[in-house]
Amino acid sequence: MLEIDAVGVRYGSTVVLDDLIWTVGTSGSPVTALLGPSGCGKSTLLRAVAGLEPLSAGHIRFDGADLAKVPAHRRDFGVVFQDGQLFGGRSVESNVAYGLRMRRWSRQEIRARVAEMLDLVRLPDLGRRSVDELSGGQAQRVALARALAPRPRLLLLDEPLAALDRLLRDQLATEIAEIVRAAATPTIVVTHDHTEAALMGDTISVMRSGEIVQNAAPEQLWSRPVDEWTARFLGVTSVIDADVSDAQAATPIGPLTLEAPDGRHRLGLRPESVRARRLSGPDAAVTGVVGMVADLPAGRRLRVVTEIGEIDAVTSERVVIGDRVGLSIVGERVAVIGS
Ligand SMILES: Nc1ncnc2c1ncn2[C@@H]1O[C@H](COP(=O)(O)OP(=O)(O)OP(=O)(O)O)[C@@H](O)[C@H]1O
Repeated sequence: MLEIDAVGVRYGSTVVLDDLIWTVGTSGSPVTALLGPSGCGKSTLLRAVAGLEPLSAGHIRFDGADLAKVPAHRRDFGVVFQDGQLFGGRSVESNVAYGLRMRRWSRQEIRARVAEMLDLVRLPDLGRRSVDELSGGQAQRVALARALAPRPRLLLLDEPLAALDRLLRDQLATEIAEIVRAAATPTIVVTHDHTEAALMGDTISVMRSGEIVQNAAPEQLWSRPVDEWTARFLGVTSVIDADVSDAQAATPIGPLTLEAPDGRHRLGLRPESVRARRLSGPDAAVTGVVGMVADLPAGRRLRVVTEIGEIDAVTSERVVIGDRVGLSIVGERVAVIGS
């Protein structure tokens, strides 16, 4: 178990982490995604865990042992940064072997382990190639192989996919998660992208302004965000009140079946939670005027100006800006905030 106990980190007089508390389980080799907006301190936290950033306060413990006096290279943690930081001018093999040479493994052991690692990251034939001749995705896989080769007790990945294009990112996110699970190495991966966090993480820890605000499995996080900021950060576009009784929610946009305790709740709606129809009668709970239309890959999305505020919705109908539409709530992707 990794325990971050009241940790502070500052750059000069700028406090980036203050009294941060976070526990990351490591048994069963889970992948934990550390998710937060740019600048909230994710990389700083990861660097502090790696031993690359001094603490101004608090303690970091791994399996109960304080790491204060353990320098980075003795922590047995593997680290991969955004740009891989491979040793240029050298071969893939030489890069993957680096940590093993440092640990004085025998030549034979190194050869076997490098081959095993290149198989694991699905680059079995690239050992001899110079790392200067790799694609971005290949380079990140080599960096992963290099980090995993010495069998670290924890793997730290700092935005490992940030420099890659969208399609490759989604593909490699899934692959990296498979690779670290196959290597049975507990892993923390920093990202600001919630799709990436969900593709990779068993648990997602959400960070805001130097604080961990929620730890949950992806499904739990989407459906039960801890507060409105977290809900909006995770894709909620409208927040409404609802009165729940016997798993029936009464909302300003119509009724909804909802698993939540009786009482008043704040609901977070995503565009898919609300359907818009061109008005054909006075039956819609809320009506409004279309203010924005976007044809996205997942369908047509609208922003509708209503008397209860602007609400994002989806529709399959052809509508244009200025049309009047009726809105109804559907069960899709509704979040109960702070319950
Ligand atoms: N070496 C440094 N010196 C001074 N300030 C720094 C340094 N490194 C980071 N910061 C500041 O600390 C804050 C947190 O930075 P950090 O890189 O940890 O955030 P992050 O959540 O990882 O962001 P990003 O996703 O953009 O990398 C930012 O305001 C940043 O400008």
